[in-house]
Amino acid sequence: MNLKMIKNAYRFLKHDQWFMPFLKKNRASLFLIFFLGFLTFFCGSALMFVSGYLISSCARHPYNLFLVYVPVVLTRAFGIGRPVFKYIERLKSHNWVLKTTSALRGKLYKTLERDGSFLSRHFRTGDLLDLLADDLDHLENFYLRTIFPIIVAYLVFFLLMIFVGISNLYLAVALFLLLSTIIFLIPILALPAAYSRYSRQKNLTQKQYEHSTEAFFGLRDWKIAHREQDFTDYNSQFDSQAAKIKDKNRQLELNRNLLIQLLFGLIATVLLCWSGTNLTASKMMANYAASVVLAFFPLMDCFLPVTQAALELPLYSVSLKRLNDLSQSTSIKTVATSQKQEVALPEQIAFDHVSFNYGPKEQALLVDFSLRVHKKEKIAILGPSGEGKTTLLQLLIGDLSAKQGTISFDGQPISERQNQRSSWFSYLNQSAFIFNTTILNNVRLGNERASNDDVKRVLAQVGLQEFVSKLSKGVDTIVEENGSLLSGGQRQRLALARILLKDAPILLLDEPTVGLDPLTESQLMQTIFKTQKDKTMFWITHHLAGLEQVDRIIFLEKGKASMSGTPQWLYDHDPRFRRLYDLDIGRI
Ligand SMILES: Nc1ncnc2c1ncn2[C@@H]1O[C@H](COP(=O)(O)OP(=O)(O)OP(=O)(O)O)[C@@H](O)[C@H]1O
Repeated sequence: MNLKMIKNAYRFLKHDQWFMPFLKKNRASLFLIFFLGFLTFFCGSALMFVSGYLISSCARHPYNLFLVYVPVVLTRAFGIGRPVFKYIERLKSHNWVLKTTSALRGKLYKTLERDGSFLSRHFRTGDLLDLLADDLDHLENFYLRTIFPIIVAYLVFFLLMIFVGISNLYLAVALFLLLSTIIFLIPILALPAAYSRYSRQKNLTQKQYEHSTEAFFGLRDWKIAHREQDFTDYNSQFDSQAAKIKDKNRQLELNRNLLIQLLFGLIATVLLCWSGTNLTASKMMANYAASVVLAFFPLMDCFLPVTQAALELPLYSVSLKRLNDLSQSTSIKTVATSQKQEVALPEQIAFDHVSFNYGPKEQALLVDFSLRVHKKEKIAILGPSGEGKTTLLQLLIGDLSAKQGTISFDGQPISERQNQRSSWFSYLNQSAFIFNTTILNNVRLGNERASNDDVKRVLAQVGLQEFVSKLSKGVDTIVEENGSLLSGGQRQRLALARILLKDAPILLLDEPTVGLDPLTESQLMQTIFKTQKDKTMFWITHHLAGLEQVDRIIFLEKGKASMSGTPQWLYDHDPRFRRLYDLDIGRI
């Protein structure tokens, strides 16, 4: 299991597309940081060694001051060298980290911005918040607190073993066994427990993020239901669970530190015994007895972080995996940039024998589904809830891929046209998002290059001109968070104005009038049909009123189009449709 974990860590490192490129690019300064780290410990150890020698030789009243002159100078040199090297090393490593972090944050935000819609479908909100809040910090620490200290510690260990091995083989073997226990054995043995503790903690944090997000989104409902206290209790239960895990971690950490301190004590005792028996043959040699033991103490600072670092490995490897997953999943979609390209209306959009389900155990939503939609055709998609209507649109956009069959524009599979997808489609669902900015900016999202006059034109087309003209600041009025200044119908109209400005050839409507009163619903749909007559349109709806305006209706049921035809044809020939239609418009 431990070997597998180490292998996993190695694989992550190898495939790390976040820090690794920066590491490679700044190889020279990294080596300098390692070298400075080594020099710091060397000076610390040498300082103690020379000081020990100096104290011992002064205690024996040297007959000539020059006998201790060189150690005095060396003490001063190492004493100054240690903080100086440490300072430069800190300066260099922090500079490196700040530069890298800034570049990484830029990269992360660009990734999220570019593939926002894709990410929101594939990552839960808790995951995304976690990604933003923690993962990059973890990755920074992974190198600063794990990889770099381990490299410096192993470098010091390697050189120490060579040096001691040359001086005395038995001592080298004893030191090797004890130090190896500290820097290899304990970290490896502690890994499984660290992984399981971490995964519990991580699950808890993620749940907390998810629940907090949900709870906050539903804040109004908690209040309406007079369940404010439940809301508080709901969130505080996570705090108490987190506190328990933290306490357990602290206890384990204390025990581990005690064991390591005991081992260091044992090393000091071994050194003391060895120097007591081997360095007392002459008075001159005895000067070194204390030095050897003292020289070892500063090295404890070098080896201690290795165990700690290894215990943090699970924390970092999960973050590293998620960031790399993010890079990979978005790199598939990277081509789907938001850059607007001029695209011509396809003559034909074809679904050919498409089958789809979300997972092997999930119900098949499309089964050998075929459909041909011609240029400027308006298609209404009806069907019971959960039959896969929205999924059908997601397949068309390319957010999902068919398990079998193809979806193509003029014979070319949509997967090959993903680089143009933002130019092909406009999308309006039941709750268009309105940003907390001006009306002008909200509409201009459709086309950043549009002039103020263009914005006013589309606002007039969607019937918002009068409303906007009555606002004291007109189009410069800020609509508050998620457009709370606007009614539901006005929000949908504003989103429609955005779509008109975008002027993409294919319009996808996913129940855009849900929650609107019948009059507003009918007006909005009238506006859409009037302004979008030159576009190809897919309209998912549960309401049959207004359907006469579409060219064709398909009824999606059990993975197939169970009814299909013009509204008039279906009304005349399909009793089920006639009944549904009459029910919907209140005729029966
Ligand atoms: N990402 C997903 N992973 C697994 N199942 C999903 C996912 N998204 C949707 N589903 C499931 O697929 C089924 C079809 O969902 P879809 O939203 O396409 O239906 P719909 O016909 O548009 O429903 P409605 O009319 O209620 O909006 C539902 O049962 C839904 O739970």
